[in-house]
Amino acid sequence: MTRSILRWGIISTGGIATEFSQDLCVDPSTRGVTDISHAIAAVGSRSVASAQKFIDGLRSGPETEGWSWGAKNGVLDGCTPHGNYQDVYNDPNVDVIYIGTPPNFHHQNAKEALLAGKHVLCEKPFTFDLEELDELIALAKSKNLFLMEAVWTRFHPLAGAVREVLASGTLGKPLRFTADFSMDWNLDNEPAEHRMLNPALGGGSLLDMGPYPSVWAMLLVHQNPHNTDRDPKVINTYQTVYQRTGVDLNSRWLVEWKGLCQGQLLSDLSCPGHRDATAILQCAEGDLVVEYPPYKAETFHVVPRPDRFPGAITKKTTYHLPVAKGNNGLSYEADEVARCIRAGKIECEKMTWEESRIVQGWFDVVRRSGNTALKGLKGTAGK
Ligand SMILES: NC(=O)C1=CN([C@@H]2O[C@H](COP(=O)(O)OP(=O)(O)OC[C@H]3O[C@@H](n4cnc5c(N)ncnc54)[C@H](OP(=O)(O)O)[C@@H]3O)[C@@H](O)[C@H]2O)C=CC1
Ligand SMILES: O=C1OC[C@@H](O)[C@H](O)[C@H]1O
Repeated sequence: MTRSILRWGIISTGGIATEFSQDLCVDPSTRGVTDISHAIAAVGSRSVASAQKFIDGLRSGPETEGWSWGAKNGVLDGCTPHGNYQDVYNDPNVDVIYIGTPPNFHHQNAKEALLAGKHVLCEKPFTFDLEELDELIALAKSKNLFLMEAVWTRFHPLAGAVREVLASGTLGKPLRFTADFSMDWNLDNEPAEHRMLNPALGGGSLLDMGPYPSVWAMLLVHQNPHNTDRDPKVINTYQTVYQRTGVDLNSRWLVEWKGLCQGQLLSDLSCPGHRDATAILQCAEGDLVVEYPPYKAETFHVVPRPDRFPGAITKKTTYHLPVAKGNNGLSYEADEVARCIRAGKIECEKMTWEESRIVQGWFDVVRRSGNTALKGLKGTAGK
């Protein structure tokens, strides 16, 4: 098969846009990929100087970094800096837009990109609320363009191994589930304008970190062969307000998959997560335990139940599946986007719109049930 090249336009020059772009610059063969490759055709920033600095940074990576390969192998050839985002959407050399702005801008950025006829990969959380997401999905359908939420975890080697264990049936029926993404941010030392603290930028633990307990809920419970509930609902919630800026310091929400089990999901900005267990699925024959961090988990275990309540699984098995060396872990989702677009798909089977909608709907319920400064905020759907 001939290698096809996907030409990316990068929107914003912040932290994750940098890591994503670095990964586009890594030699695909280092992760066993030979059918596709990536090019960065344009970068858009609120200032052209910042876009240029971003491109220069990618062109001058130290030899020791895997992504220094890109500059020497054409990934950045002809890459154009733009001093606004719209010029990237209109750039004829760009096939697909990567959006790495704060959550409150995702809808507007993705909408403008789709309207300009570009495919879209948008960072998590997909949008601010479900109304925004539904508008984007309708637009992608009407324009026959690819649209996906950038939940990178779903494309990591470990996610494939987890799916295989669940499909084997050895764990039996799920009994209960818990998943957590917590970090100790020491928020009092951060400026109130920081995107994690600023309600107007979609700050707080729920929207930024909530996607990760949710991805494990999707991979371990929702996609579990025993699950038949296609619309699991939030049945209880709690948020602690960070008084200085009004965002949520932590969020907790309980989800029910009717006829199967309940799941407890947690996000927290004031407590380090548990190293050995960031997600736990307890089942009739044994448990599946995923180690921290939930966004780039590389190790999980299948473990026996307590001796007093034995199941069919009698010995612990450990699975270690790291992302390829030299990779931040974001290449895998980029490869998937390239394959989907090459195949003419507008939706990815591993990250469906239906599952993004479920998770976005959970966030809406948690946010509207809490007392943070984001409680009554509406997204920009229809605007
Ligand atoms: N998949 C993952 O692992 C991760 C995903 N994320 C997600 O990515 C998104 C961005 O996070 P992150 O990269 O950490 O954020 P940063 O604050 O580092 O970067 C955000 C960028 O957005 C652009 N921007 C446009 N308007 C504004 C504005 N009013 N205020 C601030 N920035 C603005 C800026 O780029 P410019 O000036 O060039 O226009 C800025 O650099 C979030 O949705 C977050 O949840 C974050 C970290 C990891
Ligand atoms: O997506 C993410 O994963 C890693 C975290 O450090 C970051 O805050 C979050 O946005």
